[in-house]
Amino acid sequence: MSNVINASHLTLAYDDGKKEIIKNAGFSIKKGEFVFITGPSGSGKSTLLKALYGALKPTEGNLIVGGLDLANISTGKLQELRTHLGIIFQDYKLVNEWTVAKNVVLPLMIAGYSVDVQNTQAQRLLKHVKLSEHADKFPLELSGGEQQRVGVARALAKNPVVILADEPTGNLDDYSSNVIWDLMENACQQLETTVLVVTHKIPTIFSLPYRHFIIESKGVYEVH
Ligand SMILES: Nc1ncnc2c1ncn2[C@@H]1O[C@H](COP(=O)(O)OP(=O)(O)OP(=O)(O)O)[C@@H](O)[C@H]1O
Repeated sequence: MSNVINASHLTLAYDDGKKEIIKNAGFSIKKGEFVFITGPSGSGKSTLLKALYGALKPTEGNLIVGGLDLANISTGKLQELRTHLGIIFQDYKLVNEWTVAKNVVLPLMIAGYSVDVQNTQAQRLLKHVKLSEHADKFPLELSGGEQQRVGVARALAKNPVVILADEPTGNLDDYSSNVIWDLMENACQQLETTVLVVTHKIPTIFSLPYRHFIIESKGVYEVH
């Protein structure tokens, strides 16, 4: 199976390269693999995800996602790549002035899908995250767990090739956490979506085979 992500000699840093967070890392991830990334606080887990969605350019080495090298990518190509990524943030990043349904279909709006398609997809996705009755509410009228389920529905809206999730169930109740793990497992199993999840703890209810990377002392290591 082909690699969806490939990193070689990857160095990530802040402050114009002066503050190195990850140094000389190398790893490959294939289509349809589910990967958990753990590591101590401040070790660079979110930094690696940022690099994977092109918000932080590698200082050295190569980082190839979907065949594009993020070390040398044009703004246009990066925007195109992002349409194939589903990103889930710990703090949801919803548009609070928009309804739940409109938040969910944001990727479809950007891609120019018709209003009919958007409406059908909003209903389907909100059913999946068990929020059908909240379609016309605004994010701040929902609980944290419900808001994150909106974030997950939005990330899944365009059947992304890769899902990147940063602590998706960080402070959520068991019900919302289970809905979210279920959806990510289903995407991985049924659609062969590649999923990378930063988490402090791998959920005990997780039922698929997975890979486990640890970030520590600037390195990215796989646990076997
Ligand atoms: N924009 C930035 N500029 C400079 N340093 C940063 C920036 N963002 C993060 N850092 C630093 O990079 C290091 C890694 O941060 P990162 O958020 O990737 O860690 P993490 O492993 O995700 O931590 P946590 O588990 O606590 O969320 C930390 O020392 C952090 O302070």
